[in-house]
Amino acid sequence: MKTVLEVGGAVIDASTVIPQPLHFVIENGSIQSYALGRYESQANQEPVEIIRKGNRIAMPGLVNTHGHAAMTLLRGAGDDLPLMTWLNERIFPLEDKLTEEAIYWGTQLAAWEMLCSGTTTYTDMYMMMHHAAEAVAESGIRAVLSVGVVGFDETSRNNGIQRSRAFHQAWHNQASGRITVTLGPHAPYTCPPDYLHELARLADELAIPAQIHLSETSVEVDNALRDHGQSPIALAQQVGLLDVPVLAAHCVHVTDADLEIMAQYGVHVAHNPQSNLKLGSGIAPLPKMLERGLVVGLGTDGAASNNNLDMFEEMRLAATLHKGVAQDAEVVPASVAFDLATAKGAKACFLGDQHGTLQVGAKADIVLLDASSPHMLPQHNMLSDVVYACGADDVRDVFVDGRQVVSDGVPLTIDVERVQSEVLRIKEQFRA
Ligand SMILES: N[C@@H](CCSC[C@H]1O[C@@H](n2cnc3c(=O)[nH]cnc32)[C@H](O)[C@@H]1O)C(=O)O
Ligand SMILES: [Zn+2]
Repeated sequence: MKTVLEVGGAVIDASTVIPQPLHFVIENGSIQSYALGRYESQANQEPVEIIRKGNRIAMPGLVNTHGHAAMTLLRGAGDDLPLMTWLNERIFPLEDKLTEEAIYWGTQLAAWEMLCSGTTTYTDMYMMMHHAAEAVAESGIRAVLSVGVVGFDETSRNNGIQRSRAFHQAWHNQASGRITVTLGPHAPYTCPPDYLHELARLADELAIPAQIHLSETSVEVDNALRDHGQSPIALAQQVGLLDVPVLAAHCVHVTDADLEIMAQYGVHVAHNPQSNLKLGSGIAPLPKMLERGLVVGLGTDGAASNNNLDMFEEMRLAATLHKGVAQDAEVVPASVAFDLATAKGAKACFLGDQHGTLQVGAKADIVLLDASSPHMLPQHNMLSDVVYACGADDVRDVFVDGRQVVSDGVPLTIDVERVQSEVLRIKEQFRA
């Protein structure tokens, strides 16, 4: 059945703003058309579901290009530490205690948080991913998933390859096409060069992209120079990883030579400003990346290094942080930050042009914001309001693939009381 969605105004994409009442016609999960004014039904027409939300602003759902969803379970469990100490001394030992059901409920919690804060697509690299995929399928969110792979020894190397193959086989293009699978080599400091080479060949064989953490901290870069005589980016290129499509998370400490390699190989970047600040990693040279035409998206990273999954914060931070660094208010304008958080983000995680916009033909991944709250008035510029004035609390209704998953702030696909009690129960496992 067709759905008609009437709203007060809309940001269609980073360059199209319609500040007048309009209606979208949604069919088979996509936006079939939109037009100004109210929907006029015609006699003898097929049945239509009409959703009238006059006092709302419509925008494309946000795309989170980097994260570890079930890390919601570790939120606040290791704050105020630098990356390597945080990972090795706090996070990895806690992750050893995670069970399959913990991954499921942690991902449900993440889906709840993301959907209610306007994220309709997210990217995940974690473990026991079949259980994350179940939570994605049930919650109705769209996701780009990968098994996080490390190569500390022969066993972990073989496991990584087998699990990645099995996960791809089981879940690629599943959940009505909402799930796509990528390969997830964790990082050059957890995957030795020959293993990265093997994983690049696997990505090539399966014809899927890879996502990896690259050049997140200066310590990582110094160690790579010491151990391999080259930067993590140059190493990734040398082992053949950049011969397959790659989404590189962070890229905080990249030289001009690194950026040159990234441009040459068309490396996509997930920029995670808040996680990079919180872990004291630094600030990625986003303006330089954009100047070189790199495809960049925004991400939250896991909830243990952020500590929430709110993409409005990342969007605003991307738009303000780099102005401060450059002492130039023209750097990363609102429309660019919005693009990174929507259409460019979708491209960064290898989804097609029909993602991250509300243009005709796009996937109906739509977020409606409350237009009546004080900071949303008087609407000189709706795009500016969304980037600079608005926040996750303004999200009222969310649609993914044409299906409504949040209504007036209430998630329709998530049993929130159950998620609350399971997550609190699972927390006790970490004390054992
Ligand atoms: N340790 C897993 C595989 C890694 S999954 C992805 C990993 O990335 C870790 N992670 C989360 N955020 C970051 C980050 O910012 N940089 C590097 N690793 C991170 C996360 O804690 C998780 O261990 C295994 O047993 O096979
Ligand atoms: Zn990460």
